[in-house]
Amino acid sequence: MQENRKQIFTYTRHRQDCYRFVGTFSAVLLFEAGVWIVLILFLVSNQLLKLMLLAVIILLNLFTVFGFILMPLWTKHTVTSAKIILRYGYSVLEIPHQNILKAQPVTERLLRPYLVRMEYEVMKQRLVATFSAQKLVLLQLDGPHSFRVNRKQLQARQILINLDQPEQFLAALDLNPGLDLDTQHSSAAAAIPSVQSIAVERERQQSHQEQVPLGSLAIQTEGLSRHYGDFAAVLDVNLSIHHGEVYGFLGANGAGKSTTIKMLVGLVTPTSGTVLLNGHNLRSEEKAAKAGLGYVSDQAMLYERLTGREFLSFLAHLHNVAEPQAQNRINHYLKLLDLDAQADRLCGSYSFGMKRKLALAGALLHAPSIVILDEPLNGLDPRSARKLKDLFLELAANGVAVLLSIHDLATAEEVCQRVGIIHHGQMVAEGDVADLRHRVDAHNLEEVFLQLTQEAEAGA
Ligand SMILES: Nc1ncnc2c1ncn2[C@@H]1O[C@H](COP(=O)(O)OP(=O)(O)OP(=O)(O)O)[C@@H](O)[C@H]1O
Repeated sequence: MQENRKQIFTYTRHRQDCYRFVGTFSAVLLFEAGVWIVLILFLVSNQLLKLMLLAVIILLNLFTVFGFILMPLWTKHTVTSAKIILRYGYSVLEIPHQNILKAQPVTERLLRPYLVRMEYEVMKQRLVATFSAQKLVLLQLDGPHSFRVNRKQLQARQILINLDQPEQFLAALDLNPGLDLDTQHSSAAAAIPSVQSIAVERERQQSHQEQVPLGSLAIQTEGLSRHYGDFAAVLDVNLSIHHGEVYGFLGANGAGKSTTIKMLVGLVTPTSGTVLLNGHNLRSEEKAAKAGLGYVSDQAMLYERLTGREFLSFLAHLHNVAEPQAQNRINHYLKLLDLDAQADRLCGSYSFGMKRKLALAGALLHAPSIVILDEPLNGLDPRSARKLKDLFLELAANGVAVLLSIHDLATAEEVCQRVGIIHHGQMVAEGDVADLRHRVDAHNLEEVFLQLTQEAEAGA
């Protein structure tokens, strides 16, 4: 990569359209200013006050036209060797290359093409910085990132921009080795973790009920690694998880569990290594690999303005689950997870635990054959935790591969057939809980965990 590289990209193609909009808006403003001026001239007798009011009116209008409405015309995006600097109007966003998962040209009908400032779409966690529906490029980030826009701190996973030369822009980003410039339409898939497989599901129609034999390989990774700069968050992880087992992924805070899981579901691009889901390579056969996947992140994302039932119906519809079956499953999970009494309340009013249970129900509606859950029992009351543990065992008994990242070792010991312990990004042990206990002569999983991580620490 060249040092101090700097390429500038603009958007000028559809300024004519924007000028038309600005012209109309300015005419309205001028008319409004004229009315005020006439009123001031006739109604205010004090000369000094008259002059001051006129000055205020004129300055306000000039500021609105030149400082606000015309600002988006100065769109300028700069790609340096380390980051992208997006400028749209007053807003400037800086995004390091490693935080960009995908960049792709997209076509879509924008609700409000001529924006005067960056807009935030809550449902998609998307920032829209466009003044035309032409030449759109969607940047998909590797998770929610915080940006200060319009004096607010917003969490965005996607950014939509206009560019005169999207191909050159994508080529400039391509210099980053970790970047995935997949031009297939898959960006929406990762927009919200709990519904991350939706876009591919929709295209796949009903075929997701792929039959998988009990004991066959569900998740397989080889040499899976993710670096952030020089730091190895995950290093050379090899996993083999089978249909019909509950697998516990254990590790201290910052050990690399979430990063590994995000790589397994396609939300973070590995620096190296491969992921196979149901035998399909996640990178080269993304749709097939994600087809049977259900995932809930450690921070359940819901559409807060939908009721619980509407949210589940919406997901079932996106997954193309046939209507009577969808309603049956929705009712089943609402009841199972003690959410039926609150099903018609807005998700935004749900407690943390209720949101997590609803996100889990959403991830199970399309009957996935692989279920990946990041810390699923966090924040749940004992009764709900019990129900979920039973549910995991039932899913496994029905041939589903269940991967849980989990901190509570007693729970891991209770529900997981096998566990993997990750420490500073590397797997330090993996196997049957009884075997691991026997291997280090420990009484329980807690002792196994403490002993093995201590040994790894000492050997580091
Ligand atoms: N986007 C990022 N940029 C830089 N470092 C990161 C990024 N994401 C994760 N890391 C680092 O990678 C390491 C592993 O993080 P990860 O979130 O996978 O840990 P974890 O095992 O899930 O921890 P916890 O149990 O606390 O959730 C941490 O040191 C974290 O700071």
